[in-house]
Amino acid sequence: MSLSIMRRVKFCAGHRLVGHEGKCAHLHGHNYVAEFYVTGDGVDSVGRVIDFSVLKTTLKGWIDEHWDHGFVVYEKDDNAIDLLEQAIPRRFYTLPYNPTSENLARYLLDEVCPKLLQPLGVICDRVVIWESDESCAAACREVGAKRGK
Ligand SMILES: Nc1nc2c(c(=O)[nH]1)N=C([C@H](O)[C@H](O)COP(=O)(O)OP(=O)(O)OP(=O)(O)O)CN2
Repeated sequence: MSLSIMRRVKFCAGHRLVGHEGKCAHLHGHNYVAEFYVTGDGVDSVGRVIDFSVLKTTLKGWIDEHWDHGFVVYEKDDNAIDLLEQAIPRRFYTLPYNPTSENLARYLLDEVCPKLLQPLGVICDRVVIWESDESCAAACREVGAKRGK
């Protein structure tokens, strides 16, 4: 049996999708919800995989610092980057791929969660990004694969 917990983090961010055939090619924003599913080796003496508030401090802390109330843009979107560099104060974050919900989830799962959670002794195996109440994308992996098993 494995035990898993989930912490939600809400944030607002702007983006645009390079190559999108419709309105999402324009700069626009969303009230996102990120869900982080976290597992570990059993539970502590209190019965927790990890305290929810530790996840909040760690994961919301990263999102607040890097994405919340900023733009998340594709690193090859030179035109958007030129524009966002003019803004004072400046606040944007580049991704190595288009900032779709799928890719935001993938980036959090692959790049952010391992760095933040490894020192805490837990693993994130699933990130879900809700772009609206109706649409979400999930990135997931087998925990065994992540642990190199
Ligand atoms: N698979 C994905 N498809 C789309 C993504 C995405 O991240 N993954 N993103 C977008 C755009 O960001 C867009 O803002 C959302 O589009 P859409 O769902 O069409 O927007 P609404 O639900 O607000 O549509 P209304 O027609 O305005 O109600 C597009 N696709």
